Amino acid sequence: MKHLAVLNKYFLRYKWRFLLGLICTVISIVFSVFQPIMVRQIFDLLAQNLNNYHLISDTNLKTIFHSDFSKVLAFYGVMLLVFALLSGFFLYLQRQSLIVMSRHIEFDLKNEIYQHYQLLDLNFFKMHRTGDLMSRITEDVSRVRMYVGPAIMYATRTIFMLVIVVYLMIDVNPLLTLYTLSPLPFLALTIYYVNHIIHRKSERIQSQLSNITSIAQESYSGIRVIKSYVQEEGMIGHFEKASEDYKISSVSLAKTDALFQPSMALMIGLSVLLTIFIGGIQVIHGNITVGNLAEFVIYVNMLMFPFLSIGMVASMVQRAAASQQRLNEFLDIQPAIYNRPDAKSIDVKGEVIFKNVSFTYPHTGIQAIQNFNLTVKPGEKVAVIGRTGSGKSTLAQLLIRMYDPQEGAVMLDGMDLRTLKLEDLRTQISYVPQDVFLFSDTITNNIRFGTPEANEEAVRRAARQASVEKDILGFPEGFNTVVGERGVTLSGGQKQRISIARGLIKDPNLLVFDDCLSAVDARTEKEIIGNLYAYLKDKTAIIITHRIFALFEFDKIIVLDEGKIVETGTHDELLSLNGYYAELYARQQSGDDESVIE
Ligand SMILES: Nc1ncnc2c1ncn2[C@@H]1O[C@H](COP(=O)(O)OP(=O)(O)OP(=O)(O)O)[C@@H](O)[C@H]1O
Repeated sequence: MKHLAVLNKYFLRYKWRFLLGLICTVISIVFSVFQPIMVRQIFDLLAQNLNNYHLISDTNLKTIFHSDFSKVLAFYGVMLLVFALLSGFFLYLQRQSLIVMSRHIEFDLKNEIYQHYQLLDLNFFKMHRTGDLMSRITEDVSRVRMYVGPAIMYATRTIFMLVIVVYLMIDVNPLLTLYTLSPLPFLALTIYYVNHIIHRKSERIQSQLSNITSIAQESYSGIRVIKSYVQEEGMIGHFEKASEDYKISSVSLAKTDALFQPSMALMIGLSVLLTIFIGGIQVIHGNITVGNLAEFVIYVNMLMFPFLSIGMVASMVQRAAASQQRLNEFLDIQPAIYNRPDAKSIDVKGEVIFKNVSFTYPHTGIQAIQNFNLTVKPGEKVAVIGRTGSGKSTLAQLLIRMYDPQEGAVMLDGMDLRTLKLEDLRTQISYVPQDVFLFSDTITNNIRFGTPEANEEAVRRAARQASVEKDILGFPEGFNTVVGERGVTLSGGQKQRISIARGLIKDPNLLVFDDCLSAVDARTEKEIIGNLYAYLKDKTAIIITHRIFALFEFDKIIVLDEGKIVETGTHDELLSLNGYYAELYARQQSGDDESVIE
């Protein structure tokens, strides 16, 4: 329960709704207990007047008696209806207040979690599976909502109902009260256990369902591989197996469900029977009236649902506490990359210095950068070349402060990145990543993702600079074409160029391109490099690549291996070194590697 205490701040936030809900609960219960009281009065009235009726049944008074008695009964009938309507109305208001409050809390909680996700660093996302991250914002939150909504509502209704009804019952006959209430705690316990079983089975079904969904999803996205490797049969078998497991669990749950309802009805029936049996004896002994007996039967029925809900509420609270514990642990995680309280603003000029930088990925222990030193002056163009896994992308990640180095410092315009405002850093550096990601949105919105204020003209200019304008205008909807899952399928090269346009539109002084031309053909690559040459004139650019752009006059080319610089210089200097660069160049020249850009 202590894990749920953090939710009190929400109850406080919605205190008026909560209070209104509680008041409506009490009013609704008060109106509902008038009904058994009136039923008792009708029964007692009937019983008392039956004898009088027999005495006058042969006289003229009979008609008057009939007419008067019908009026009394009609009055009670109307009153019963009015009280039922009033009770129902306040029940409606109670649900409106408490359930609506729970939806507000659910909304706030989801936003709080999503905001926290946005604050966390890359390392967190590498360490957690997408499914886990999703289930926090969906399943955990909806379980917590069951606590702040239905559980609170049922619990308060149960408490008020118990207090009011049991008071009225004891007032009539304490012994009968004891007898009739005695089976109810067993009922609550049974519900609690059965609910647990149902919940366990539902959980299993849920995970089997998500397994089926992911198999289906993989089959759709990997349909080309499946067909070309003739694995349709295999995939069907795989799916059938998962479906079979799901069916077995669903049938088992249906059996439990089917038993649950009739067993409850049986237990409720037994309770009523016990009330009538013991109450009947009390009536014969003259301890209570027939009206009291009728009243009691209604009280027992009224208490049934509150007792049933004790079991339900207990398991709802238990599940909510487990989910809230997970949420609390998550919300307590502090991002490793954050703005210091004294973080400084910066107007980036473009000088970059890596000073004795060493970096090891925290969750894998892989040392990607070792004692690395590099100075890039404002306006310089630097190429970073190296084998796969040599640490090139890691350098880019360190420069945009996705990670902080364990040793040394990355300096921008003479200031350690850790002392600068993160948003300044990231809005003023354009980073075009190796793995392109486009949102399911129009091409225009994808290009101006980091600069929502950019106008159509700026979007077109960026697309032109990234040599993708012609391709875009070729689509029927042009720049309004929706890309992504439900939109147009773009080629790898088109996606890369849209991603480059997204970087160029920011018009920053410092750009980092991480191998972002790997999927475009040599001719387009040449065109982009031609455009970039003019665009990058006064800007600092770090271009990570595994191909040699002989066309591009770099101020400095560094060759990286195992996180260290092994060669450095201009194109000609590196050729004369006769090392990795010269070997790569020779290979490209001879055509072994067709990717030389000249
Ligand atoms: N997110 C990560 N978590 C853990 N280890 C990583 C991560 N990213 C890269 N590495 C490891 O760090 C080393 C350097 O990787 P990096 O991606 O920087 O190389 P790269 O030169 O850019 O390679 P490529 O040309 O294939 O993109 C590799 O050994 C890689 O396995």
